[in-house]
Amino acid sequence: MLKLRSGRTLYYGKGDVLSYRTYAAPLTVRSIPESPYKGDTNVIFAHNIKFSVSSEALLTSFTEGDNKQVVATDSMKNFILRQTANYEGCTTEGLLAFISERFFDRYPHIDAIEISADRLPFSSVTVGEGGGWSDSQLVFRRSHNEHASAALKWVRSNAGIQLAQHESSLSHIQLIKVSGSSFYGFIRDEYTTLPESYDRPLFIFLDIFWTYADAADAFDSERGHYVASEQVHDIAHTVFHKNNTPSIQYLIYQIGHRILTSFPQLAEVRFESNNRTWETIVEPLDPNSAGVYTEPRPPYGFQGFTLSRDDLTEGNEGQ
Ligand SMILES: O=c1[nH]c(=O)c2[nH]c(=O)[nH]c2[nH]1
Repeated sequence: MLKLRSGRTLYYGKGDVLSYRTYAAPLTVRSIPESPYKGDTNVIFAHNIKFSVSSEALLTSFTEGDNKQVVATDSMKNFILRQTANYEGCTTEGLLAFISERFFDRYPHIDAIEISADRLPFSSVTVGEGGGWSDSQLVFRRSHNEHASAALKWVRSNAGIQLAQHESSLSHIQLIKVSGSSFYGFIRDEYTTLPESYDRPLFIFLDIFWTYADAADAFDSERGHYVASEQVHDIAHTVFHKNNTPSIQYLIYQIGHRILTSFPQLAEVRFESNNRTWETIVEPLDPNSAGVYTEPRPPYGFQGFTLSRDDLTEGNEGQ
């Protein structure tokens, strides 16, 4: 969280600012072999935004109840919503950078801003027209599948306003692979009750985070290096589909390796995964025959891993 030069932590802001912008600029991305995704019309460009500020000038608002330098969080909400109309770009990261820049301009006593947003995904519905099928550009359905997010931290210093931290992400991916995953060879001792599995129905929850070498590539898609979350999930789908995996640990490493290989503009990719492997009730006799499974019981295992470009050097090849 936001810390002052004095080392004190002090911040306030507004969360759950729901912003449904229509007709943002369309996004076009360079395509990659793992994904048919080419871009987004951005007819609906909707976000749930969280915004907070910090400043030495705000200290007395906490210690003395002095509101002279306080921008009401209600005004912050209005600022975010109204400035969203003025944004001419087409990426979540760009929108957050735009709002931050405008806020620093308007309120020069603010030293630091932390801003993040979850994209609220809407996908166009398919409609029959003129004897064929097309994507409606008027009717959209709210999706409750995975969603993209971004988070930025800015600090004002004598040198100007600097980006202190940035991360883009895709959260709440839930994927099941019904066959082609195993987990065996782990330590067997007096605490082991889990049987070895040579073909398990692997259900994973997955969050993927990525950082650009130059954040300008996230803010401005015209530079030609924007990484769309749709491309990231298509890489995850492809790697999960193609590879037989001995563990979630190795699966996320392979996904990360492929993401960094496909996108040289990224410095780092990070994972948080959760094991929700279905519990087997009726074992299938062979991979394509009937099996019956049920929800696993808690507690659930999890994994975390960060890959940087050093992981792509010789000897670290993924598959
Ligand atoms: O992919 C897995 N990794 C583990 O470390 C683990 N541990 C466990 O009980 N099941 C699994 N699965």
